[in-house]
Amino acid sequence: MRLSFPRNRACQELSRRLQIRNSNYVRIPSLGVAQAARFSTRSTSMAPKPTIAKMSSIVDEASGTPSVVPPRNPYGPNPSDFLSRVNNFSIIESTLREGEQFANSFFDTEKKIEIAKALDEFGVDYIELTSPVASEQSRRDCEAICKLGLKSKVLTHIRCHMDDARVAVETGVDGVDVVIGTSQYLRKYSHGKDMTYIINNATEVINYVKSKGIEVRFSSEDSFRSDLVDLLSLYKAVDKIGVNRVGIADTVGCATPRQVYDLVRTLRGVVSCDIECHFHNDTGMAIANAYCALEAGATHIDTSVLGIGERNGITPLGALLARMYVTDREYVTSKYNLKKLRDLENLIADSVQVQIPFNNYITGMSAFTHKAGIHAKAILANPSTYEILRPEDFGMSRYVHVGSRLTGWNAIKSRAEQLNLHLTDAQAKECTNKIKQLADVNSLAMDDVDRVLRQFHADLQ
Ligand SMILES: N[C@@H](CCCC[NH3+])C(=O)O
Ligand SMILES: [Zn+2]
Repeated sequence: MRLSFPRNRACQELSRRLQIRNSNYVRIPSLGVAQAARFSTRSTSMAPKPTIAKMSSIVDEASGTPSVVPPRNPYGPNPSDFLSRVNNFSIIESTLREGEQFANSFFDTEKKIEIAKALDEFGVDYIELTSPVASEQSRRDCEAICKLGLKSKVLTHIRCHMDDARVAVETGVDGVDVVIGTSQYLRKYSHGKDMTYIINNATEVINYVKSKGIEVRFSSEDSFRSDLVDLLSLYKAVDKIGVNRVGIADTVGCATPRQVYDLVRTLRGVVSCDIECHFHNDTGMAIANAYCALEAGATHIDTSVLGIGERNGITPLGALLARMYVTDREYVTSKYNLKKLRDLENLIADSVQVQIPFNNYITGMSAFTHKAGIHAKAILANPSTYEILRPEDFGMSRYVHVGSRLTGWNAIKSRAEQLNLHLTDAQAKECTNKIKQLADVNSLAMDDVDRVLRQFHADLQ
């Protein structure tokens, strides 16, 4: 545990250039929250070493406080629900397909290969690529990624059309994801086809892809604004001819978790193949919807790094894993290389020129920073008091903010101990009052706090 603010050399340099005295993360937002967040996101690995991880165990041992271990994970799988897949799911990582549809995205071949390798190293089950008929370069890139020999399976995403399917199967992919709009909106204003045409066409495409010995998924588009009877009949028909997965897509981000649960549970009773789900985030439901889909029995979830995609994107990879980690830590930590998440997100953020949000799941600047005195005290005794995710599992560090008017004496005493300055509880409280007085005027940087502590200690001698 680090008793400091998230800051780093880049951050200091930025402040120096902007002539801001001794930067800390409270001041930096005046330069733009996003900028501060971005630097701070990277800062954690470069931050000065002193940790208090050890200190918290000493506190525990010394006080003899028994650890609070809940008897069973209350957020874990319901053992009597045999259809739930919250502890057995696959990720279809679509940064190189849905993510390419993000307004700022442009990935050249080299970048696509770098991203594909990083996703593979992270351990995603599938990597989905832009349709090879989108452009000549897209087709060549798809072939190049297929030749990398990744552990993740490589998929490409096509319209439900024989012309697309013929090109897709020649690229060397492990599977083809077929999609067609089924809502009234898309049937009327997009492709203009009726349900009979859709079923016949889907049958032809699926049989063709299957004949090539690779996986095939059939997804409707705009599923939540499609007629339920139409949808279920379509899924039943494609399941019967042996599709590997059917897909549900909340293309406009309108679905609620309860609607998702109901549709997936119903579908689970209608098809025997796997069920993939794809959620847009227009109304902030994409993570909750993905979780509910798994609870209802979906087997595959589409994600993209940082959630990039059309409009404001889809379920972010990191967010889904944060959620699922709480549900089944063992499953998630053993399957995915969580310590690579930050590098993966930085790679995408750089590629599409966005900042990592300050409140991003896991890697955000403040994701593991504790500030109020009450929080800091408990965190120092046992991090589980105010953390459901263990930062170390994600290669992240925990911070305790010690330079604000909200800072408590326990945090100040811990900081003093890190500096090798012994204070009694009464002295720590007195010094904390001084710090609070100063912090009432200005937020303090770590150096300021240390200076006050050293002076206070020297005056005692
Ligand atoms: N981006 C499309 C594709 C859906 C396919 C599902 N994997 C949508 O949101 O509808
Ligand atoms: Zn989408």
